[in-house]
Amino acid sequence: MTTVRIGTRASALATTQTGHVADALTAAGGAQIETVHVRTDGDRLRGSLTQLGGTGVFVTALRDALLEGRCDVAVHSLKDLPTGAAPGLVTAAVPERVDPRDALCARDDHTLETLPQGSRVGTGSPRRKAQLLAVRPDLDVVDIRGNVGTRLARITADLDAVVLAAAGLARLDMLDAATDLLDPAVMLPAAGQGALAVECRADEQHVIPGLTALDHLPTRVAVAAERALLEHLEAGCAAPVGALGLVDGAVLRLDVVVAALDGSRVLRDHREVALGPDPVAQAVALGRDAAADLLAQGAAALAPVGPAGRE
Ligand SMILES: NCc1[nH]cc(CCC(=O)O)c1CC(=O)O
Repeated sequence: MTTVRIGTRASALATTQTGHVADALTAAGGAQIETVHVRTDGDRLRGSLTQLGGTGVFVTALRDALLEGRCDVAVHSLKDLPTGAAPGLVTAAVPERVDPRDALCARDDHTLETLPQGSRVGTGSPRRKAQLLAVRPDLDVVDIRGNVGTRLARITADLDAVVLAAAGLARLDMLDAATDLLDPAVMLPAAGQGALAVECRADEQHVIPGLTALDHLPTRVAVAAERALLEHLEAGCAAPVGALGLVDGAVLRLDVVVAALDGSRVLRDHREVALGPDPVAQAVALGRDAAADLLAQGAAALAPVGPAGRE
């Protein structure tokens, strides 16, 4: 039987999502899976995410492991994956996305609406901070990081609430901690949130049993639009960005927000396209067009968060 080595970070979230992909690979291709643990700078360094240098801190070590032949497949959270190409590697599958929304986890069952004036809300994400302040300028948004368990523990310690991805909570079987699943009309998720990317060496995409069967085209199309948007905005705009694509029948819709970090200014875009025979190319064009319009509306002049100010 073929053995496929699957690389993963050691965190609970990473090992669970890798486990799901390993099970699906076994079911689809019958391969025997071996798990290889890979340590990344994102796990090693303890500073705030906004202070960690550059993008892709969780990704580089896994990619090195692939390129050096220490593993055959790597599973990434799509929202942690930098938008540029990775030479020698390919995203062989984008499995079906789970809930892309952000979740408020608050003490006393509070929702974003019922949180008392001046509540302390923890998040390390400029995107979440900006959108929280846009609807609740009274909140005291506190920069935090750490794994999901550490962040949740802050609710009973020194914070009134934290905001986390529903997908991460669900994968850890901790969705009970969510007291308000935030409507995308209020809080647009990060590009790719709730989706995974399964990467392998470019020449092995079609030889690893079951790999391409994991691909879910509607998810691939939606995240292609979100990531094209991000890529084109990044060229000229350092402000926080939220984006959500959704394939509904044969239509792709894309919602975008670009906000000043303090929530004082918010630019929005919504557009859709009827999908034809090359939906990924259409998605990329939709995202690029949205970015161009947002830049023309002044997205670049919104308060920047600096080059490292990423999710
Ligand atoms: N930024 C870290 C990160 N990267 C992926 C997830 C889980 C959600 C997902 O897969 O999109 C999280 C945690 C979070 O944002 O709460």
